[in-house]
Amino acid sequence: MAASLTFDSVTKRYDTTEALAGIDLTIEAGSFVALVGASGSGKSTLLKTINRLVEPTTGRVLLDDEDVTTRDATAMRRQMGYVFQRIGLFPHMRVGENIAIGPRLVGDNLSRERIGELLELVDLDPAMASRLPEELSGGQQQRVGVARALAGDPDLLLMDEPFGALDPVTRDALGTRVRDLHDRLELTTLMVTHDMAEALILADRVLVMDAGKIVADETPQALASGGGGEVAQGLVAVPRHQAERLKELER
Ligand SMILES: Nc1ncnc2c1ncn2[C@@H]1O[C@H](COP(=O)(O)OP(=O)(O)OP(=O)(O)O)[C@@H](O)[C@H]1O
Repeated sequence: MAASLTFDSVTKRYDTTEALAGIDLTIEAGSFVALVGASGSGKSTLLKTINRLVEPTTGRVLLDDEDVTTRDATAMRRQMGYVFQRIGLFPHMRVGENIAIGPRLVGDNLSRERIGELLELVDLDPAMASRLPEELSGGQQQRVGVARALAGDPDLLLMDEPFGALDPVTRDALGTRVRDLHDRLELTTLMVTHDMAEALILADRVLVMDAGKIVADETPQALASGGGGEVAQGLVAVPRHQAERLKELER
């Protein structure tokens, strides 16, 4: 079952930097939310307050109405899958071991069948389980990163710029796959991305961050129709301009 999230006046300060400047937000169970914004606007910090890699300076984060700081960390992390910014596979472990690491840390051994199933979910051959990460392409490694995030049967999928290092064709294919898995596995998904086009195409709801605040909270349709204000429209202008240029070339 999907999980819901609530941010209640969350701030995070590092010395003089206000990484999060008061976040109030509810994310409904089952939604696919994209978090976009300029570099340094606070996207990763916000994501990390959910799995407690970052503790808020003030305020609370609730997962299914329970404060994440009062929950058992192991049980809670099982409920969440996390896809890292730079893949983050362990280089000396085989693909199968990389996928099974989360459950193993809490005493569960995944069967070879289950690892094969997870590889198939992300369109990889189960035989790849015995390879080392360096024997895979970047796109295949990132697919393994997604399979690993799904290994504990999470309710919540957190992704920090998951497709950033991939070529555009692989990026598009893996993005579509993840959206499909989100729907099939009934997840709640929160994805940080720099790419507004990706956010508009994959998400149900797009949050735009600027200087630690959420400055727009819109559907892709509303953003495409000009909503969300200046910062949001500045980001939407990029794919819009590209689409217009392509149209011109068709003539
Ligand atoms: N551990 C830290 N110590 C000090 N400052 C930090 C730390 N982590 C983040 N910051 C600062 O907090 C602000 C927000 O950082 P954050 O990583 O959340 O931004 P972001 O929007 O995810 O950026 P990017 O898109 O470049 O990944 C930045 O000014 C950053 O320098």
